[in-house]
Amino acid sequence: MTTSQQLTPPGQTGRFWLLQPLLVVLWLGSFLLAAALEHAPHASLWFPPAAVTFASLFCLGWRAAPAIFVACAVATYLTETAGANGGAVRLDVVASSSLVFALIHTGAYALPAMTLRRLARFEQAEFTLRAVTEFLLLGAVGAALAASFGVLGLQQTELLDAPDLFEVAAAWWIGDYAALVTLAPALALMLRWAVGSSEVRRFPPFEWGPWRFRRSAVGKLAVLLAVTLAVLAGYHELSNSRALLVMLVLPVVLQLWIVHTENLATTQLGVLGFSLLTVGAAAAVQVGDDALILQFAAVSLAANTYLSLAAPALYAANERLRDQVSHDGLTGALSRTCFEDRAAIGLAKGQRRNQPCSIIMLDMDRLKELNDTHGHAAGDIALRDLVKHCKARLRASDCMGRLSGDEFAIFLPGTDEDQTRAIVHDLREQLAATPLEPLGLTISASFGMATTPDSSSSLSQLLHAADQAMYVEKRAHRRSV
Ligand SMILES: Nc1nc2c(ncn2[C@@H]2O[C@H](COP(=O)(O)OP(=O)(O)OP(=O)(O)O)[C@@H](O)[C@H]2O)c(=O)[nH]1
Repeated sequence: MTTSQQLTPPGQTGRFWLLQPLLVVLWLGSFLLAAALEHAPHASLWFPPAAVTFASLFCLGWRAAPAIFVACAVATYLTETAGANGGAVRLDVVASSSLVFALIHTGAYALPAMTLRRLARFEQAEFTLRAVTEFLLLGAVGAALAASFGVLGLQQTELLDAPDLFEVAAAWWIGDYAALVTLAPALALMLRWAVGSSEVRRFPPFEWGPWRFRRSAVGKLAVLLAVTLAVLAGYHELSNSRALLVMLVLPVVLQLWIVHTENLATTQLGVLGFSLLTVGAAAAVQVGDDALILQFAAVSLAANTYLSLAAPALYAANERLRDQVSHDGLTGALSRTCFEDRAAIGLAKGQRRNQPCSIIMLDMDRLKELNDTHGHAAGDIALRDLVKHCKARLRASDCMGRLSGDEFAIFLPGTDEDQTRAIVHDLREQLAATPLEPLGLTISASFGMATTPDSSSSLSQLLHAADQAMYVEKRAHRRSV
């Protein structure tokens, strides 16, 4: 028994069973719609029952299986009756093909849906590239399994008699997949509402975020749908496949505009709207084999949308990594490498402009003693405090780096010797005047400074000179203890 089942209260279980007839109606309704939109045998522009099965298995788990089985059996019966053309319906064929179709269809979509269910959590997760790839790839695998085994199964049960099975399976696959990637997120959202959001796992591509619509969002959705309609109307006039392919780039680009400027709900509505509109319009226009172009556009619009939605999380992760590499985690000062890079660039710039640059080296006094008497945490507070005071005195163009344990360096572009001496003076006063919270102790540091005497000074020469000066002071401090 899974954790969610263990936690399900009795009233909730009743709600799951009440959902069964609703799922059957939803599945069959979308099946009849897909059948009406078939452009070749078993090839519909879009097969929404695939999305219903996938979304309901994801949201409800195996509890959705009875409704899907019943719906598959009824759909097989309807197909067989329609194929009999007034002749007798062979009940043995209907029974075996119902079972085969139900098993194949449910099994094919149970694999990706249950895998995503295992990966998903009950709380909202970050919209990552990984989650999007899982959805897109697992959806494609489910549709491929449903199409290939479906074709083989129907052939075995004499329900399918086509010369080229691969062609039928390919059309079946893309129809299932186009419906799954464009409709499953909206269906998963509907089921989450129906069942109660705390009962259903959450998966980033099925999230809709807050439903607040700005006027700009409505305007952009209207532009997307109007352009899509115009492209389809143009196709109706010209019946030109190449023009359709080229012009469908427009809705894909408009949708990316929505992704990057509007909220998640608007973005999801863009995918859903494009999917419903192309299917509806294509049925009226009779696109025939050009259905493939619309399917391609629907899949690429949805895939681009989800991959772009994952981009901000990727940027944030990169930013965090860059920050970890360039900054010292304890004090927030720059790492040694980053400090040296920035100081070298600043020094070269100062020398080109004939401006003085200075380096201050500082080393905290008696940190070991502080650690030994008050603990390592107190030493950490002292280091953080030291950097905080220094940064407060520095300009945005200055930079401070942690070179080793309690040794720091500050680079001051455009700063001469007198100005640097004044800064060191201020820092000493500041440290002496501000006791450490919560210990009430004051900290001090030994300082050394060096200023570019001429254009030939290198960063390492400056650092060395400042270091020497600091050690002179450090020795004096040690003697005075
Ligand atoms: N709390 C804390 N201590 C650190 C950290 N990094 C280094 N230390 C300690 O800082 C001390 C530095 O020792 P020393 O270089 O001898 O310096 P000091 O005790 O400040 O002595 P003087 O510089 O001569 O005044 C060592 O005991 C290190 O363990 C840190 O990140 N946090």
